[in-house]
Amino acid sequence: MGEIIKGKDVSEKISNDIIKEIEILSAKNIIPKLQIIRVGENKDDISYEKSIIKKMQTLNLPVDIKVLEESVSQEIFLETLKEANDSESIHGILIFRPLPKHLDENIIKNVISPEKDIDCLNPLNVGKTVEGDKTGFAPCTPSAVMEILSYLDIDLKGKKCAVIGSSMVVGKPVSSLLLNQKATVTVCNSSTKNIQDITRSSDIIIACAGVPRLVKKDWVLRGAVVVDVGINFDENGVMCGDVDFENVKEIASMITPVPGGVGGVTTSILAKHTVRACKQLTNNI
Ligand SMILES: Nc1nc(=O)c2c([nH]1)NC[C@@H]1CN(c3ccc(C(=O)N[C@@H](CCC(=O)O)C(=O)O)cc3)C=[N+]21
Repeated sequence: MGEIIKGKDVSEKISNDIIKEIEILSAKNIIPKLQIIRVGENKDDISYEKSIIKKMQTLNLPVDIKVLEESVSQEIFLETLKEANDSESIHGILIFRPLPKHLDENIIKNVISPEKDIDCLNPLNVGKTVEGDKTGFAPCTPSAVMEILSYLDIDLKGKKCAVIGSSMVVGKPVSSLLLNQKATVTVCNSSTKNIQDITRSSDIIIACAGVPRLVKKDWVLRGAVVVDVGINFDENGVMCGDVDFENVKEIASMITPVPGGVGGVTTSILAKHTVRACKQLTNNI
């Protein structure tokens, strides 16, 4: 059976560094602060929000949450966002996605201040992620995947990676981050033919398709590393990932569970990004 990688162990390491940085800043009377903007009552958003509140409490990092009605107008949404952009006490802004259809993300992504955009909504940060420019912010979930691989001491150079899913939130950015570490990356989407042939010859599988238990045992090379980014609820309402965990864990050398895997690391990265945004904005780098 493969080793089950607990997100908690990875998070602890990140948290220790963050606590020290927050102490240094608070000695200068600087308090890093996160602004969350949530529209409506989406289950995924609320699950993330709860994890964030819990994590930030342990780190002593204040969070302000603005909840807007599902029917909020574009005008009111932009007003709320600009307030956060202009606020001196706010250093990081997280807008939960996806947004309701009537809100125009193409406008919103260009309004959020790139310096405060700690989850990579603004095209400037998307570009910096592709370039590997460390002054930008890659999205938190793909960054969490990289943090886990680094914690496991995996040298990505020359490794074959299969990324299952090509969203702007996970698949595309994680592919860039892997490529920047000289991995050989194949990005799959729902039109990919013979996906098993690709995954079965991969050293590392990143599952981020949003399909419950999509990745089966016979998709996986014996000894592969499997990182499960999926957050789904199955037909019985049970939280599960994109990997058929119970069976795949018999084949993989290392595997992350859901819950208890990538999700918890994502919230730590969110804190890490907020602290870095604060340092960059206040010239404390
Ligand atoms: N701009 C944006 N970025 C996101 O990263 C984003 C988003 N919008 N919208 C919502 C989804 C959902 N999401 C989660 C992340 C961690 C947990 C998490 O920590 N889950 C715990 C379990 C929580 C529980 O048991 O309820 C775990 O996996 O161990 C959950 C959900 C990020 N999302």
